[in-house]
Amino acid sequence: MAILEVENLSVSFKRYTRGFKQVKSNVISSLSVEVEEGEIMAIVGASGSGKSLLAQAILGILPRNAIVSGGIKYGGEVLTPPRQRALCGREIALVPQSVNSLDPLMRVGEQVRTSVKSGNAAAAQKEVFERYHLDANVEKMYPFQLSGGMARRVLISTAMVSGARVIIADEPTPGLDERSVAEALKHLREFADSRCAVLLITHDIESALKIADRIAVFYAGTTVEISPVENFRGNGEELWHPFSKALWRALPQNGFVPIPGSQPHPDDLPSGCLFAPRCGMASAECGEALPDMRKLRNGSVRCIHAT
Ligand SMILES: Nc1ncnc2c1ncn2[C@@H]1O[C@H](COP(=O)(O)OP(=O)(O)OP(=O)(O)O)[C@@H](O)[C@H]1O
Ligand code: NI
Repeated sequence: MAILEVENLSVSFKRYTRGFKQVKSNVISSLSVEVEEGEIMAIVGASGSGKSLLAQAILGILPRNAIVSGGIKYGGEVLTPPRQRALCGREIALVPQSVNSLDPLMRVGEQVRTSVKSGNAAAAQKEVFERYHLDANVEKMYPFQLSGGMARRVLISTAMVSGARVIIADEPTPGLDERSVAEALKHLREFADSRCAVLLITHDIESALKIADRIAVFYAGTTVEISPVENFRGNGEELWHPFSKALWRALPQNGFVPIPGSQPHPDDLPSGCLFAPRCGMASAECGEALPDMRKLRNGSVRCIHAT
């Protein structure tokens, strides 16, 4: 069963240019993605493809001027703003992308303890600090006294002690040494295995492949493909979308084959398929409408030509 479902989500911003012309910035378009109980869904894609905004939309912490349509369900029920306020930090926890998300004026031990919603907060904080190799004296420190890696481990600790059923981890590992990366990923896997679920936003496809069940590939604010991890292998012949194939082949271990062109800016999206301007398979029909996601073998793809 899906614990968390995002259905046809679109997010845009309106802003005015210097000539007082209004521009609509479509940062997320017709996006659907879900995560099942026991599952890790990884989200990969270029910078600016809307990954963090998706996390913010789920938690109800988008900027106030965001225009949102579509639906989000948690446990089969619509996640209305009051439910978001009630559940965020309790049932759904975020590991934010920026270490600046820590409260600069609160000692980090206290920050972790306030995230514990039931049971003995002091014991839970002590235990999680040991698990993440944070010395007992770190508890009394303020965020500015932490190294980047320590701050990152504090953020992960905060989500881990919350008792949530869903963790949305937005780039949880930058700045961590190799051992800490491996441990953090292992803990996310164990967390999902205990009838919970993880949405793992990451640039690190290699790591995602080690622990995720499925991978959603983002491009210009929407999914172009959602496929099981086992499809990410070889030459990418089992990936269905041309961008997923290109992303896969651009990895260093797959020959670093670059993709010409760049992702369109949200102020100026092409009509129709968002990848068409860079796609070798594009035809006139691709420019007509944004293709729907459709099932293809063991995955789903947003491309009319994919077979
Ligand atoms: N408050 C905002 N107003 C207008 N545009 C915004 C706002 N916040 C983000 N954007 C734009 O939305 C797009 C998606 O941003 P987002 O932070 O979700 O990308 P991302 O995929 O998380 O990127 P990264 O991998 O670099 O973290 C970007 O083009 C960004 O400039
Ligand atoms: Ni981001």
